[in-house]
Amino acid sequence: MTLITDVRLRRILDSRGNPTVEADVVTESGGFGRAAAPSGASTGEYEAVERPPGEAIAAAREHAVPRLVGEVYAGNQRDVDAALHAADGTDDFSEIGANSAVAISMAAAKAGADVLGAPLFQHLGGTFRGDDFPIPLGNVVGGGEHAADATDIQEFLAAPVGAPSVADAVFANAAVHDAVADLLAERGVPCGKGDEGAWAPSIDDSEAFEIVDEAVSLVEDEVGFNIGFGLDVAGAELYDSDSETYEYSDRSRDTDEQIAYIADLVDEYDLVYVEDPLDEDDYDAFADLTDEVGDRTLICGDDLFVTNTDRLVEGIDHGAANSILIKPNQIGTLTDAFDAIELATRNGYDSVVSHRSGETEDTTIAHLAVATDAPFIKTGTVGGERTAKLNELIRIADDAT
Ligand SMILES: O=C(O)[C@@H](CO)OP(=O)(O)O
Ligand SMILES: [Mg+2]
Repeated sequence: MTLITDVRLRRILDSRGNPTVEADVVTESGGFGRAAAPSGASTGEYEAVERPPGEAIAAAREHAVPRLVGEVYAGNQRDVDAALHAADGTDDFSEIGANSAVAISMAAAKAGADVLGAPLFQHLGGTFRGDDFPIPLGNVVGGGEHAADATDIQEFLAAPVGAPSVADAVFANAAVHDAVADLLAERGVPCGKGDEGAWAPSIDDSEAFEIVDEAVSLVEDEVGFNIGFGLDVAGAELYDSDSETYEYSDRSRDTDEQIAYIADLVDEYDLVYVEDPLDEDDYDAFADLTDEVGDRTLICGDDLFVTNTDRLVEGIDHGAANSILIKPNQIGTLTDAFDAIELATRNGYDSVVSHRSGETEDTTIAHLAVATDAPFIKTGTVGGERTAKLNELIRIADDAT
């Protein structure tokens, strides 16, 4: 019933106005799945390769489609993804493009779910899935590679860890986003938004800390549950490998100073989450920081691990972190993303399923987070391509209870 009978690929727009790959997968019994690849701006050096969409589509039509149509069942995700790897023949999807691969992989999962008449999270997670829901981390102020002339730290994230439900958490993050706008206006700071819909004011990081801290407290008082906050430092973007320093607008820090700076921030602001505090090649520095503060906050590897089990094994050996960011397009297939989550869970690492700065209306990551019992999902706060996932989470929770 789930035998794949057609795979169609096209270019569509992403949220930055760039082209990206969309895939449709059709099965013998009429099952249908559609999915689109997201795209990063602060990409990790070790990510699977995103090819220009036109090239990725042409290569996937030539190499992958013939291995799927009439050959593979959409209901068997591991077979679909093995066929994609075989069609590509490289270690990093540089032949068919990780963008074509991930779009086909996710579309096939949706087609498989469609045939079964099951929601995607149920198809992926199975009947023995737990009944926890991920806490959304909401980007409320940002800069780095996501906005010009804004903060050095890429993302200041609201983390409503005490929210009684997904819906409460989603609305709390939106309220923090709103409170930040009011506080910026009070200070007479004009600002627009960055790629993910976070405010991108021209202020330094220390002012951003003050404002986000205050916004979080205001909303906490309103909603009556605990809201923490966290960061995506995107350390690899700040790191200058020639001088071996982290370059901030107002100063540089060597690696020891960077570790001490982040550790101080964790204590000063009770940070619950710190992503990529250090360079993507520096497992040892990650390990030193995790040693220091890993008992009271999540140290999450994004560019460090790139959703790759080989890199995660190395991280586990080093004690480099206690959390991993999961981005299916960093590795190219849902099977690879699942394997990374499983390995992380077995080793006591929390998984944080994540969007990219360039997104579409695709909601697969909401289902992936629920299916795998991921404790967190990072998928923005406002903006249609972000609320697509957040609203899907609310619907999933509503349907599941
Ligand atoms: O660094 C990140 O975590 C992501 C998403 O927030 O950004 P990008 O997609 O640009 O890599
Ligand atoms: Mg990141």
